[in-house]
Amino acid sequence: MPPWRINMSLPNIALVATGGTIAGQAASAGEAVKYQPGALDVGVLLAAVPGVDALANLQAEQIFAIDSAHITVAHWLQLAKRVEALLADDTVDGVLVLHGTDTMEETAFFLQSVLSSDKPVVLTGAMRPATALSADGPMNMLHAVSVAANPASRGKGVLVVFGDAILSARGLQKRDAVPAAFDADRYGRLGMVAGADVFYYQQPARARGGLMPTGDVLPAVNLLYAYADMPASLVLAAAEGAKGLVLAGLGNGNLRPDWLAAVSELIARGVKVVRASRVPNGTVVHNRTYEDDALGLLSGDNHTPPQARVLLMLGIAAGLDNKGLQGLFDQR
Ligand SMILES: NC(=O)CC[C@H](N)C(=O)O
Repeated sequence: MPPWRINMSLPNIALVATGGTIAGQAASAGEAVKYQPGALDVGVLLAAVPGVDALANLQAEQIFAIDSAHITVAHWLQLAKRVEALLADDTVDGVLVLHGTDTMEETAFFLQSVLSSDKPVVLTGAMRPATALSADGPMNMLHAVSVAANPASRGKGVLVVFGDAILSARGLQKRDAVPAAFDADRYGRLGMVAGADVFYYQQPARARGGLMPTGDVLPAVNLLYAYADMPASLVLAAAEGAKGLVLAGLGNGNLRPDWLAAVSELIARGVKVVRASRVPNGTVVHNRTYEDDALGLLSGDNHTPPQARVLLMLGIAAGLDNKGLQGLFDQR
């Protein structure tokens, strides 16, 4: 890493830009819907955040310039390995990732699951493109730098800073299409940020880290959202070519008997199947409504279905058996 141009009294924060609306460019300042995500370089974005250099010494790099709706597992692996390398550098005190909001909940949880450092890792983005009136990106960036630079952010897992709130990666969901897209009424609001001031009120309780894969691919795991009168054939179709399937079931991960029969067929073929819930705050209780262990089924606790998918991919890649996989869902 090149030497920092440093103010010795400030922490060193590495900024990794991936694209998203925060780097979006529209044809006019009044246009906040039709724009090109990831169009602007991180240097341009930083220039729109006056005062940020009083919070931290920043070193920025552009790892991707994509719409996060287009992100792939290969991007996740590349990003995670880059962030891991930055965190291992003694001169780096924290990492900030700029990311599109569409899949921020998955990338944040992926990073949380694989990275083991206690140093702060923060993600932020924006709902309005950088060229919009009242763009939310610059303030989100200023706040995210404050949080990444604050020693109180150590050991809290991967954080998302959005709309003045500090949110845990665990359970994060994009909930809205307005600028407070991640307002967390779920499990994860840890604190608030106001300019340079950072206030924490909660501490995450679940284990994290340790699942960095050694290879450069992950086993395919698919996700199916259940609904009333869904044909059981979809359960089989959803698992085609996959090593795992997450079922966003009804209520407590409930499955109609013919869906359960299809699930048993998949399990007999060696596919790992997780019962999750499509209920936004839903929790799936293991071995209660269903004899999960006897059926060879896994249950997702209250992980969101996309986050359960991330965990299942990483757990299968780690070679875990059903007991080990269930341990992941129960402890994280
Ligand atoms: N607000 C956003 O960032 C969404 C825009 C874009 N689809 C992305 O996720 O990158």
